[in-house]
Amino acid sequence: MTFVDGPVTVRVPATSANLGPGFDSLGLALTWYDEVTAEVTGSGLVFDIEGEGADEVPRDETHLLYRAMDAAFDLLAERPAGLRLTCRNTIPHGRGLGSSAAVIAAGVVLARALVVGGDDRMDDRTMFGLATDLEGHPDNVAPALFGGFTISWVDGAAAETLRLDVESDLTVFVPPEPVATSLARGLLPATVPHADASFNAGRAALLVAALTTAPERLISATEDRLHQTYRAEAMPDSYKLVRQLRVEGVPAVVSGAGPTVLAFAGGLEAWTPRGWLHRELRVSPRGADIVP
Ligand SMILES: Nc1ncnc2c1ncn2[C@@H]1O[C@H](COP(=O)(O)OP(=O)(O)OP(=O)(O)O)[C@@H](O)[C@H]1O
Ligand SMILES: N[C@@H](CCO)C(=O)O
Repeated sequence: MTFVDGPVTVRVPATSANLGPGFDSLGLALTWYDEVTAEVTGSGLVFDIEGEGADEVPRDETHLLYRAMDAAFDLLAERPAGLRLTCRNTIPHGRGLGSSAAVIAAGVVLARALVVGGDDRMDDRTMFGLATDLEGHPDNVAPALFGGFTISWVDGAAAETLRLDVESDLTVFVPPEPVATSLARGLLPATVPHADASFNAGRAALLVAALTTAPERLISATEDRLHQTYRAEAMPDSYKLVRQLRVEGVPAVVSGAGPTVLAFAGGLEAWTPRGWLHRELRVSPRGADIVP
């Protein structure tokens, strides 16, 4: 038998990338989850999608979940005759909360779990490399797959990550309208001043210490000169909220490519702009997990 009998379900966390100075490297898994179920069938591709993005995402081979599973089946050298895919989406799309990384992580984990002996044929590092190739950068897929706080980098063609356990009160402020990551990346300059690169290197190093042992340093540790200001024109209200919170001493950053604002603190509901969603979260110690 090549494939397991019956459905397999994975629960996968939202993630926040960059965290201020750690552009394309640092990421946190959040206690906010999508659930995706896959079952091998005799033929065809059937989607059942509810929740976030249900009216926008395709229901064919171009769906990101299918594309991730397809790439994983290629690596596993197995191909099911048909698939039934059920998505229970709660992570908002295009808001800087790692929705694309979540669905990619779910896809590669599900494909591996559906193949009998899949764990022996695709190790975690290979799975992470594949997910990074699909997403384009490793900072969201690492915490989506492994949970916790992740420091990721690309060494030649190989994606690498180091995972740490951290705890923090977190608040996300989610605006009603999305900003596509591709648009936000298009606003970044090709080169940056040496002084700004040096500034961010120091802050990113400090952030690792602040999140693990020195939380009183979080306000300095979350400063950034490499991406948020360049992207402000695409998300002026997010940029403004980050600045207002920081003036009050609250460590706040744009989450991922935005426009969500992430603060390393709770009890901030009064700061919620009209029409935005406010949610208090923690760091999820778990990444994409098979639901027993
Ligand atoms: N659950 C999903 N099912 C299908 N497609 C999805 C899903 N989640 C995200 N996508 C696709 O990814 C796009 C959003 O990806 P994008 O990289 O722009 O934002 P994000 O991943 O939500 O934020 P960020 O990468 O900044 O954290 C959606 O518009 C959709 O095309
Ligand atoms: N590092 C990425 C995260 C969003 O995918 C960016 O800021 O573009």
